[in-house]
Amino acid sequence: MASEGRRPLVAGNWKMNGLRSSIATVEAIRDGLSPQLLADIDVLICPPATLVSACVEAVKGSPIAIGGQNLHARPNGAFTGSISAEMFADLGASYVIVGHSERRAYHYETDDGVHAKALGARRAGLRGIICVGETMEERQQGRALDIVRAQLAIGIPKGATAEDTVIAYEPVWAIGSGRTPTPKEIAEVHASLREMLDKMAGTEGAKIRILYGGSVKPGNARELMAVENVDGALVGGASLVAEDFLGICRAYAK
Ligand SMILES: O=C[C@H](O)COP(=O)(O)O
Repeated sequence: MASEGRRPLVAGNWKMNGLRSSIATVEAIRDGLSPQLLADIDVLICPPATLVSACVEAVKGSPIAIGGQNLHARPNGAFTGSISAEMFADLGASYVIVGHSERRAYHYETDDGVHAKALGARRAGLRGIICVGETMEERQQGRALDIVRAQLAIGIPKGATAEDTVIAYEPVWAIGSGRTPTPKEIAEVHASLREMLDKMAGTEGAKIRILYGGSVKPGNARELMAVENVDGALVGGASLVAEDFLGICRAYAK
């Protein structure tokens, strides 16, 4: 449940899925969102980099935002295969995901690397969605809060504001698994992150949104989004199907 004037954000992360024909999904999402709903929530789609430009074109004239899934921390240079924040901004993207657990696990991203990328996003005027989350082993060891707090403390740049930063809590074990933490477990983590943001950035910290991600579906969105300090969702699998993603957005319908 978003409060303190925080506007809910429902973000779709397509991961390594989607060809040019998938623009039809973006169009269906665009056409399925009512003006009333868009007056109350922000909606973001993060397709693979190959589709950012076409997606920006597809949502022109609508408030739907388009974002990248990862970036290189530097603005340019000899980094074959990498994409900078400036390049995403040049295409019309306004957000970029930073430090997703799949990047941490498969591309060895560290908290310091996440910090550098978040700075890169800010430099280019993008909002960085900084992801944190514990593994099942860490949760079972009772270390979930320590892990996410450490990831946030190192990852978030000094002076972060709601204009340049969003946080996403994604327990690694909930991603793509069909399992979610209980509302109580989510509330505990979000309260802890919220307290940190308040301490680190004062009144500005109170405005920074904290999303929940991990097996969010139309069937559980309402319950998950109602948890205290949950300011929206970062959606993977269900964002690939327009009706499912719309169903999650409609969890906010009045
Ligand atoms: O970025 C999105 C998350 O990894 C969640 O993925 P999922 O909704 O498929 O569990």
